[in-house]
Amino acid sequence: MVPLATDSRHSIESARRALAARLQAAGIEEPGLDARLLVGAAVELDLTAMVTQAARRLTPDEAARLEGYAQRRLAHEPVARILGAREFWGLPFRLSEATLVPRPDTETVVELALEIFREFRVSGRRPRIADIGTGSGAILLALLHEIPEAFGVGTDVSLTALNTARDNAATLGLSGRAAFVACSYAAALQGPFDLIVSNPPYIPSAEIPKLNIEVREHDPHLALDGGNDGYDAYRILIPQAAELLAAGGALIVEAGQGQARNIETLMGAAALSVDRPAKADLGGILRAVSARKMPP
Ligand SMILES: C[S@@+](CC[C@H](N)C(=O)[O-])C[C@H]1O[C@@H](n2cnc3c(N)ncnc32)[C@H](O)[C@@H]1O
Repeated sequence: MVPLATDSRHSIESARRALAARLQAAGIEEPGLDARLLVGAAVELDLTAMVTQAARRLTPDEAARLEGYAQRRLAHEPVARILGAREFWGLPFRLSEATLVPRPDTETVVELALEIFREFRVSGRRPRIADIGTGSGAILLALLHEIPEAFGVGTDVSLTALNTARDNAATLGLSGRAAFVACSYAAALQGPFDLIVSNPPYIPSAEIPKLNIEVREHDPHLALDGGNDGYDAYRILIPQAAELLAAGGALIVEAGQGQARNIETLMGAAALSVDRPAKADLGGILRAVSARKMPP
C-alpha cells in the first residue's frame, strides 16, 4: 500500500517521497519533479529552503493543502495549472484558464528571433515587435526582456488571456514597453514591425481528442485548434505579417511536428524570403520557422 503523501506527521522530505510514490503508482510522467513542485508550493518554500528544512513536519494546513494538490494531480491536472504559474525563458508567468501553459519547445522561437534580430540594425527608431496570439505573453515578454530598447504589442482574441499577459508584463516590469490588443491575428495592427513572432493554434481538429489528457482537458481549445489540416492560422497570419513587416524584418513562427516545410511554402507564397533553415527544438523537431521581408 502506497503511504498517504499528505499526513501531517510527515516531514517535508518524507511527504515529497510519499507523494512521488503515489504519483508514480498512478502513472504520472514525472512523479519526482511534480512532487517536489507541489510540496514546495504547499509549504511555500523554494528548493533550497526545502532542502535545509527537510526534516520539519508539515502543519495540518500544509498537509491539507498538499492533499488538495495531490488529488488534482492524480486527476491529471498539470502542475502548472494547479499552481497557476509556469516559468518560461527563466521568467515567472501567471496563467489563467484562457492561456496555454507556455512550453519549453517555444523557447526555440525566442532563440531564433534573437539570432535574427542581432544580425540587423534598426536605425532612427525603436525596434518594434508583434506577437500574434500572445496567450500569457510568454514570447513577447521574453523578447522585450532581452531587447531593452524594443517596444512590443501582443494580440489575442481572448480578453482573459490579454488581461493575464498584461499582468505578466507588469510583474516583469515591462508594462511601459508592451501593449496588448484584442483582434483576430494581426488584423488591428499597423506596421512597420522588425520582428513578428507567433505560436498559433496548429493542431489539426481531429487530432485534439487524441492528445494526452493534460493537454486536451486543461489547455484552452482556442489555443490548440488549427482547423482541418492544422494550417488555418498560418494561412491568415503569414500574409498579414508580410504586409506589416519593415523591409529586412523577420517573421518567426512555431511549427508543429512535420509542419515546417509547408509553412515555408506559405511564407514564400506571401513573397517572404526563407533565407535560413528552420531551428530544431531539444527533441530534434523543426520548431521555429522564419522568413524575411526583403528590401524592394
Ligand atoms: C498556441 S497558443 C500560444 C500562446 C503563447 N503565445 C505561447 O506561446 O505560450 C495560441 C494563442 O492564439 C490565440 N488565438 C486563437 N485564435 C486567434 C485569433 N483568431 N486571433 C488571435 N489570437 C488567436 C489563443 O487564444 C492562444 O492564446
